[in-house]
Amino acid sequence: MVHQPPSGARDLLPLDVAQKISIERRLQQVFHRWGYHRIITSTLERLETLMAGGAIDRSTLIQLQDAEDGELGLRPELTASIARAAAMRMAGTRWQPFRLYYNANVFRKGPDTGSGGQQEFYQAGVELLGAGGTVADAEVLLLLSECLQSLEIDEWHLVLGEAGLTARLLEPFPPNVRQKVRGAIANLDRITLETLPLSTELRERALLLFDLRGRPEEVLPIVAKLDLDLSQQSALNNLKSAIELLHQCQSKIPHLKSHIHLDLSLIQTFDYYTGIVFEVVSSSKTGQRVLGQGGRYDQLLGLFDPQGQNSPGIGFCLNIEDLHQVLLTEGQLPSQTPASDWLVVAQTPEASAAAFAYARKLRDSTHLVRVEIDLESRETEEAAREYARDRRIAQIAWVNAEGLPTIETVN
Ligand SMILES: N[C@@H](Cc1c[nH]c[nH+]1)C(=O)O
Repeated sequence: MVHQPPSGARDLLPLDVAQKISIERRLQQVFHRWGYHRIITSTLERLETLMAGGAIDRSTLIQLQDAEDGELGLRPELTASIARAAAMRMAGTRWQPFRLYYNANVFRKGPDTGSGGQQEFYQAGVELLGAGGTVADAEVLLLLSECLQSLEIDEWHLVLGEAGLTARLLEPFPPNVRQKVRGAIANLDRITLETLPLSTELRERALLLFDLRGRPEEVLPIVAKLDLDLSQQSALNNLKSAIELLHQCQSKIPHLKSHIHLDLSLIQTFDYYTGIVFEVVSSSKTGQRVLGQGGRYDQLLGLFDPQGQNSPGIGFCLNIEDLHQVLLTEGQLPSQTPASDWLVVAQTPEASAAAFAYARKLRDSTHLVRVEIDLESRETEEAAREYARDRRIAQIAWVNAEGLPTIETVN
């Protein structure tokens, strides 16, 4: 019988893992430097948690049935789980805001989950909970650019939108066509907008919304000319302030590069966003790729809080597989797993215990020393040398029964 993994499942072999860890380590260092602490939440959640606030469509969830807990699902993302954990377990603690980061696998099914029907993905991201306003928005966006900088990804831009403003600009459309207008704008489908059954006024509005993307200095004046009510005006002002602060920071932090594209038709997969939303898009040799996404969600924590008390939140995640692809084509990831530093060979069967003892001594160092024991009883010493050369092992320690080593440099 051949044991296949389930469709969409993927095993990561040691080189894949070494490459993945090299990405995650660099991100983790940035998260730590900004004062974020790691949170680990459950892979399994109740369906109602995963779908809270209309976060995700049930059809994209991998579901399980449990006799005691009812309907469960594998998490498709972490924001809802972290909001649940923070609202239920950390509420009332005095150290708000919470700066949390994660590095975890997520599961999604459906045609839009990427190549090869993949269902399991890895994400690293942050959630800044309990802080609203422009400075918190800017912190998260600057942290995001520092992550990309730490990975030495140069060719990328930030697509910035405002979920609240976009939703309100879509309000005049009758509910039965609103979703279609929204979808056509998000999918750059001008033809649908031109053929949908809309009044002349609404069609003009739809086409205007369609064009609300480009450089901030081009788009913002057009939006400002729209007939905006107070809440739309305040959403627009938030967006402007965030962009201004980002520009100011960039002029003070020279290595911080990010090209901002404003896109008021940017609509994210998850429905809990209430403020700025963004995507990081790479434009490297491999074509355009969404490397990460996020946004502000100021109504989500209240859904989980036992008293229904609301608290603002903002965060992003980086998609490890997409980063991996980009960095791989740019030759920026390890091409081999690390070699051992030492091969310890027992010269006779009686020397085995002495060889283990000597290997232990070598490993006992403040820096990492990789030591492997030769497990073969080889015919000749040359066979052991050959093994070491093949595996890029730097040195051999030949150990005799008295525990005395003879050191030989091979590579
Ligand atoms: N959880 C979102 C990203 C995000 C983090 N925080 C806010 N948004 C996603 O998987 O797309």
